[in-house]
Amino acid sequence: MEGLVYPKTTPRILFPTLNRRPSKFSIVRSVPASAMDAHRRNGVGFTPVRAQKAETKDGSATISSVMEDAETALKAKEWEVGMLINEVAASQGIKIRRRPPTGPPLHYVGPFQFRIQNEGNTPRNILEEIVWHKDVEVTQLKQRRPLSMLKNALDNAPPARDFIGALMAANQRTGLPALIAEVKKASPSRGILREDFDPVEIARSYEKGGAACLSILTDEKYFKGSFENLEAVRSAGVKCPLLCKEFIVDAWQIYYARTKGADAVLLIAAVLPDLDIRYMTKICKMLGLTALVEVHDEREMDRVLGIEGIELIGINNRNLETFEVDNSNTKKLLEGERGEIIRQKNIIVVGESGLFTPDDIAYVQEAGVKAVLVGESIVKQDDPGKGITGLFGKDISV
Ligand SMILES: O=P(O)(O)OC[C@@H](O)[C@@H](O)c1c[nH]c2ccccc12
Repeated sequence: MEGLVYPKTTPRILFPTLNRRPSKFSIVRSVPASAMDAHRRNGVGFTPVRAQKAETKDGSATISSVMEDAETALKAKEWEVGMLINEVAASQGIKIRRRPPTGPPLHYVGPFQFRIQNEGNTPRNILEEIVWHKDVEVTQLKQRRPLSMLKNALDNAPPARDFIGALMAANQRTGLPALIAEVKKASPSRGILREDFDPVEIARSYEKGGAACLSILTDEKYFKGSFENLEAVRSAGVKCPLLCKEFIVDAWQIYYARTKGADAVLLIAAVLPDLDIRYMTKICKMLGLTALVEVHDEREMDRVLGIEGIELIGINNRNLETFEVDNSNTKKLLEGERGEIIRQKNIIVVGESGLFTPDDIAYVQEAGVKAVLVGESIVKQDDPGKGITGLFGKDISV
């Protein structure tokens, strides 16, 4: 079970950019014939420098070349689907494009080994850059460990624990928003937050300081995190349930997170169209994982409130496109009818990012959150656990 079911045909009209003249492309290597066929069928007009198919003497293709062809055709399809996702997403007000609009980015090494000289293939902001990079990264990871190979690891993974239960229990125990404490070494907006970074030591300190759950960054390139960190914290015996903080663009990543011991995963509404969120939350349920669905504006909140089965919503006070932090975002998104629907549906809301002081915590609590997700202000402290006491203005571990 892999990927989403999208329409099988990719109407040509959706991809005007694909119909550019060959002069727009400078082909640096040969393109497999099947990719060419698949692409031509969909109206792509470029001419390969050399396009040849491995053939036996009697003219029939060899088995391995047929298999290679099938694989290449599948890749061609995947890229087209990726482009279609851009269209679907845009219709839902999502500004982030899942993939470069005219084809693979320059550094991509795949079936279309040609370069497209086109400035439209430059990401418009950091979130878009991260997502494009993630798409390539996941494609490569998936090739090495297809879903069928993850099955064993899934069976042997430590059991998923109740993330929401832990938040509710902490909220009831302290009367304050439950804390999801983030194990985060760096971020694109802040650079390195902590040089002497020992994820297990930080996790233990957070647990001692009264955190209900932990968030472990797994993105390597932009946040200097890793799946090894997630696995290490889980196998060190830390009791707090763990959120795998990753940019999920493919359902495969959810299975992978589970094999590494995650209890929850993040789904970002600024990146994922409704269909993805629906499908991915179902996969989470099937695996016993909690989905934390992150929104950062009214439109995203309304989209997510329209999806059945959402139990946990995070409101990010940091705009991931501009990095601007504004705590009043949490208040704004919980006012009026939206707040009503959230209460009726019994959805737990998490206030995310830019929280530094007891006043900040009181402000988002007043706005209606039952939990907060905090990284920078506590991870920077010599003793991150004591940092929690500073953040709440009291010891919340007792
Ligand atoms: O370090 P801060 O400002 O306390 O923020 C933590 C967390 O909210 C932030 O890291 C975050 C929120 N959503 C994300 C999505 C991806 C990566 C990171 C994030």
